[in-house]
This record gives sequence, C-alpha cells and structure tokens, in this order.
Amino acid sequence: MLALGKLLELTLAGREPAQKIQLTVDGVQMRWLSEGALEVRPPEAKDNGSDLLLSSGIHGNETAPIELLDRLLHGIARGEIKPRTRILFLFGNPEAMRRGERYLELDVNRLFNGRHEKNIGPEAMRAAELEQLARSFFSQPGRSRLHYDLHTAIRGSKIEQFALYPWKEGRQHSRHELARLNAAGMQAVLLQNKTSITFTAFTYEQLGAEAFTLELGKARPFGQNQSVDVSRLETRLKQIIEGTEPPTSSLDGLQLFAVSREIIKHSDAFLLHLPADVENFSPLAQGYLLAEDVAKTRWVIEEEGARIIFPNPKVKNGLRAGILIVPTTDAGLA
Ligand SMILES: O=C(O)CCC(=O)N[C@@H](CCC(=O)O)C(=O)O
Ligand SMILES: [Zn+2]
Repeated sequence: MLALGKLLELTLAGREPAQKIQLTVDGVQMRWLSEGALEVRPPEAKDNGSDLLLSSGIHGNETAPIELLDRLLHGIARGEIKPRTRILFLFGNPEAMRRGERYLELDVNRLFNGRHEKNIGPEAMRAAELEQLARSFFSQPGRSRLHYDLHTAIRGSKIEQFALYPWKEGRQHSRHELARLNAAGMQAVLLQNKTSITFTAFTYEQLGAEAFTLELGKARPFGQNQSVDVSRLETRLKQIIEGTEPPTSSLDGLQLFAVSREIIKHSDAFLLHLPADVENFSPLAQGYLLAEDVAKTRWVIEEEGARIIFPNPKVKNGLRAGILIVPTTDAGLA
C-alpha cells in the first residue's frame, strides 16, 4: 500500500511523510497537505465533478469514525476503491486523538464561524487551519460540495445513528440529501433552525456545501468499536466516492426532528436534572424541570413530544449543555 494511505498511522505518530505526493496504480493522486489532512484527486478523465470532504477526530476519543476513514483511505491507496470524486480527508484534532481525549483545552467543534479568532491555543489554531483547508478544497466553481463530519456520542442513544443538518437564512434543507442519509443507515435527522459554531455549520453557511454531522453510536477507544455498525454508511460512502451511488428518493422510516431550544449553561451553578446515564432522544414530559442556573433561570419543558440530546452539564460556561428537540415533518424540504 502507498505510504500516504497510512495517514492515520502518520498522524498518531506525529510524523510528516517523506513523500508528500503519491499516485495509485490507477493514477489517483494522493497529496499530504498538513497534519491529518490528505487530498485525493482522480485522474481528470475519471473526475465526475463532485467534491467530498470527510472529517473525523474533531473529538479525539471518537474512534469508530476515525477507523472508518482509515479503511476508506487504505482501500484507495491499494487501488481497491477507485475514486471519481475529489476527496479531502481530515482528522480534526490530532493531539486529542493521540491522547484519546475529546479535546485538550477547547472543544474544536465550538471554534468555527469566527470563534477561533476569539480564543488562543493549539485548538483555536487547528480550527482556523481546518477552515482554511476546507475553504481551499471547496474553492473550485461548478462542482458539487458535500461534507460529512463523523462523530460518536458520549452516551447511549434511543436512536443509534442520526444526522444534524445545519441552517442558513434563505436556504432550504434538501430532500435528496436526506434520502441519501436514509440509504446510508441514518435513522433520524435533526434540522437546525439557527446558525452555529460547528465545523459543518461553517462549511454549510460559508462554503455552500451540503454538510452534516453524523452520529454513529457511542464513543469507545480504538479497536473496541465492534458494536458500532457503520456498514451501510461505509457502503454508501464507497458508492459516492466511486460515482456508483444508486439513485434514491425515499424518506421512508427516517424520523425528522427540529430544534426547539438549546440549553445554554451560563454559570457554575448550572444544574441538570437528568440521570448521568440518560440516553439521547429520551422523552421529557411537559412541566418537567430540566435545568436551573443563576438568577433563578429555570428550564421547564413546555413542548409536546420533547426529547433531549447531548445533555452535558460539564461543558464550559456559555456553551450548549443539551438540545431540546421535537418531531417535525418534511414540509419545508426543497
Ligand atoms: O455526545 C455528546 O454529547 C456530543 C457528541 C458530539 O460530539 N456531537 C457533536 C454535534 C455537532 C453538531 O451539533 O452538529 C458536537 O457536540 O460537537
Ligand atoms: Zn463528537
């Protein structure tokens, strides 16, 4: 296998490859751009005009998505997967990956869309670099742009695999992209309704990509991901990469949710009234006191059919400590 196919090994070892550009037997070019960043370019005659950004390791302890991208890269480097798309592979937070931690000082996925400029340290610099790599990758006009940022969650989930779809004023969510996610094994999609500071919010809002955060199961250390079944996503990604994706338009079985409220932790006095092992998508009854904070702030459930995802009272003050969601329909899709 070509040495550049071992991007994960290089990244975990903190090494730069001796040779920055390599060609596979089929003339596919692999180009190392920076730590944890590699571009794959098909021969011009094979290029189908699609640009695909695949990122993982934005949170260093979410290893199933890192292992998935590693397998895809190996397949390409061995000539077993024959790309017709341009691809940018990114491992988001290499130092956190080496330490097996979500982040070191700052959560990289809260540093996009301008936030890195208001912070200092290696993670703020990395977020700036990731923005630059994505901006440069998606700079070619006339090509389709798709970004999947792959994650696993801190806790178990009543719905194992789901996507979060960013929002931008004046732009409609795409039915076609949801059908694609359905075919890739996602069981639910959460439609955002305001701007955000995540990586996919940046590529969606500023670079015009279709962009999704994909949650694939529970976070576990390297080599312990047997229970995280990414087979349907992996198959779909290979098809997208090779330009052999079967057409699909079905949203059958796909559950849609809208954000009702983000629970923001304002102070160290923040209290979240949920058991530590509560699962994502757990239902919450109307009238339930979910959280309390300074100045007598109270979060009481008013919504019918409310559920909670990503509850986390340990986030830094000012950040989201959970998302309240409600069921929605496909009425607003384009
Ligand atoms: O399990 C959790 O609490 C967090 C899992 C995770 O990392 N999720 C992403 C979602 C990003 C988005 O909102 O699109 C995150 O919190 O960064
Ligand atoms: Zn994550």
